[in-house]
Amino acid sequence: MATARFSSPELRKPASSPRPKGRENAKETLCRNVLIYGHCRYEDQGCAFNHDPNKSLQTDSKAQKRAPRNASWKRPAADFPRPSQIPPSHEPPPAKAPSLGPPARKLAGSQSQSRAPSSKNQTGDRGGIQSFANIRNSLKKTLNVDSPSFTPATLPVPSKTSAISSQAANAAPFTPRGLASGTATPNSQLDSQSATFNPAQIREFTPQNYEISDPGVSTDGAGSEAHVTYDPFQMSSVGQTLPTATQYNPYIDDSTSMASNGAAYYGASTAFIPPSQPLQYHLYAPIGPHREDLLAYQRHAHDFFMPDALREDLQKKAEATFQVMPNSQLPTLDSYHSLVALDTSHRKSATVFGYPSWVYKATSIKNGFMYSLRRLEGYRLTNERAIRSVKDWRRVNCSGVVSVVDAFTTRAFGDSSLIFVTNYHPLSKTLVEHHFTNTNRFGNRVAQTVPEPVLWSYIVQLASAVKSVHSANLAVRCMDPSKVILTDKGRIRLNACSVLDVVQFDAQRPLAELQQEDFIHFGKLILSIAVNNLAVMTSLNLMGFVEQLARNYTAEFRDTIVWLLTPAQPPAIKNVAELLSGISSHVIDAFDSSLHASDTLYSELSREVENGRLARLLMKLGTINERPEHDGDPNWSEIGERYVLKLFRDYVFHQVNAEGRPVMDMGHMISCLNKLDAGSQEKIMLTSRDEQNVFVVTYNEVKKQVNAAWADLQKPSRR
Ligand SMILES: Nc1ncnc2c1ncn2[C@@H]1O[C@H](COP(=O)(O)OP(=O)(O)OP(=O)(O)O)[C@@H](O)[C@H]1O
Repeated sequence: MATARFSSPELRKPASSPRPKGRENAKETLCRNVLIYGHCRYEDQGCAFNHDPNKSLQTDSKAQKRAPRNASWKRPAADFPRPSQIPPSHEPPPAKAPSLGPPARKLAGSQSQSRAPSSKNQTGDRGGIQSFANIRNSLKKTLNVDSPSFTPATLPVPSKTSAISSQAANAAPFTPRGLASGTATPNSQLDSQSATFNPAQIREFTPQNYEISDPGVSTDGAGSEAHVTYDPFQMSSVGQTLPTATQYNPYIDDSTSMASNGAAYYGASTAFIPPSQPLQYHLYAPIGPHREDLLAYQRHAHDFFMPDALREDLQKKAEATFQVMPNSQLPTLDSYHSLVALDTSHRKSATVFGYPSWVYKATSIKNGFMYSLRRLEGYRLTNERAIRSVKDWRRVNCSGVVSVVDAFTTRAFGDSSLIFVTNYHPLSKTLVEHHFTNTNRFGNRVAQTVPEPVLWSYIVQLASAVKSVHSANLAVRCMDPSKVILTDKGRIRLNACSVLDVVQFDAQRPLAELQQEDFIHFGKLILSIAVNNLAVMTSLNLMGFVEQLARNYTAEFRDTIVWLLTPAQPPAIKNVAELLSGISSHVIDAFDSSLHASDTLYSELSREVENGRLARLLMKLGTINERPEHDGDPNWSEIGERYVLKLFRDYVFHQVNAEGRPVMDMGHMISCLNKLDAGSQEKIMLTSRDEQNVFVVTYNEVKKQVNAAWADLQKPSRR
């Protein structure tokens, strides 16, 4: 049998290789013995194969003509003899080793050019093996038809690249998920090439290769400002982690680009397929500090809202700011109206300024902001230059000093009054109110020991304030505990600066003397709080009070107070820099706690930013849902996309449990609204109230419907 002649293990064809079927086909195929040995021993004994190479070429070229040009070419695994079986060929090596990157079709073309036999070879002038090489080249042409040779881009040796299995040849073109097509089906570009499987032609799935489908259009998440290009990830720190070629835009509507961007976000690994729902859909940035001791149901509210204490504090301050006295007898001034008295005690005291003073909150007629007005009752201005000195205080811009805005005289109160306008700090208290008014249940005053860290914090804050004032060539002059206000927990500010400059203008005391006196006032202020005795402010014998410090405070604290109270021996002078260097470790402590406080507030602020988005979304939904009529259509909110929004409202807010009780899960509501705002691809099922209809929609679709309805409301009326 003819097949018995191929029983040699080296020459046996694998089962998958095409075998000649019938004698006719066998006659068209060049005998392998001719191919290898130049002649066939069995030619005379009836070998069924062709022994004439020229005839083979003609026959094969005919076969080539018969073959449809676009026929899919499946390369048999062992169609060619292995390199070890082929005698060394003298054909020239490929001009250039194939490199990674360019598409394989091109690569194959260039290889076939470089491998094409020279005209010398074609004429067979080398005889013997040379002519055999020609035959082999011809045979290769026969089998190749028009197809490009397969060369995986990763393999540098062309001969090895031909060893692709027939299964691989049959494999469907690989389309990575999340590319521009967005589906698992091949895209059109690949379709045109699908006749030949060539993995090298498929672009590597790296984020750099794919860009956002429409980077020019992005929304801020709410979608109403679709024309606004807004990228919340413009921060340079994020830019460092993301690939520079692709800007990640989590707000983009297109889910497919979201997936590809998700890949960009997660890194350039081809093995990793990003989840279809990017986890960052709500875009919250949980910046610390975090509380660990919360129960599950508390967590959600905690994660989304600011702490109760802070909220309460801010709300109380807002309420105090907008408080008005409807039946107030207080007059309206030229530039200020709605005066509200801030003095809680009606005590008339002239100890600090030499005139009784009253403090009011008032609204500016010019800008509507609230200011604090300090009125000095019965003051007569004798020198215009005195009131102009207030202008110098406007230069002082320090967090430890209540800013001075203006000063003027008025007769609106029925007398000649001097008014100082300063910034208003709602719900502030004087240090007297805070530290000297503690009473027991019988109404008797109880002495309060203020912790030393609090006093160090006061010292650092006041030192900073004094430094600013002295650098502006001014002196504080007034550091009475009733004229230092506590505007927040542990935050103090010098109040009523500039008053004594005006009131005691005629005394014309030298600035250096006043500045040195500031240190003594400073020492008295802290000492009075430490020993909880206001008599310190007027006492001439301070050593008795200083000795009391040893009971509750450290020697360092006592030494600092003594330094402040001891006047410098002329010509030496004291300055704030000297004080600050002496208490540097406490300055660092104060700085650190201030940074902590700022971190905490920043973290709270970041949450509120996101809550602002939800509020905006709720406002949009509120204007759409249950709208009685729009543009003459009483059913506007019940039909079309608005009907879906109505069901969505039920889904978010009106859920009931198995017993029909309302579900008050705030986490569910917040999470739904966040997903809606971000246009998540997650699907939800909306059921009509009569339970007859069910809609399966994605949040992204609902978002589009909200935007469409909102746009409809914004359109000018058609009637
Ligand atoms: N800039 C300000 N912003 C807000 N509140 C202020 C401001 N300045 C003072 N206050 C508040 O006004 C009230 C009265 O302040 P004031 O300086 O008159 O203190 P006092 O204890 O009444 O002093 P005196 O006995 O000298 O009148 C205090 O509760 C104080 O906290």
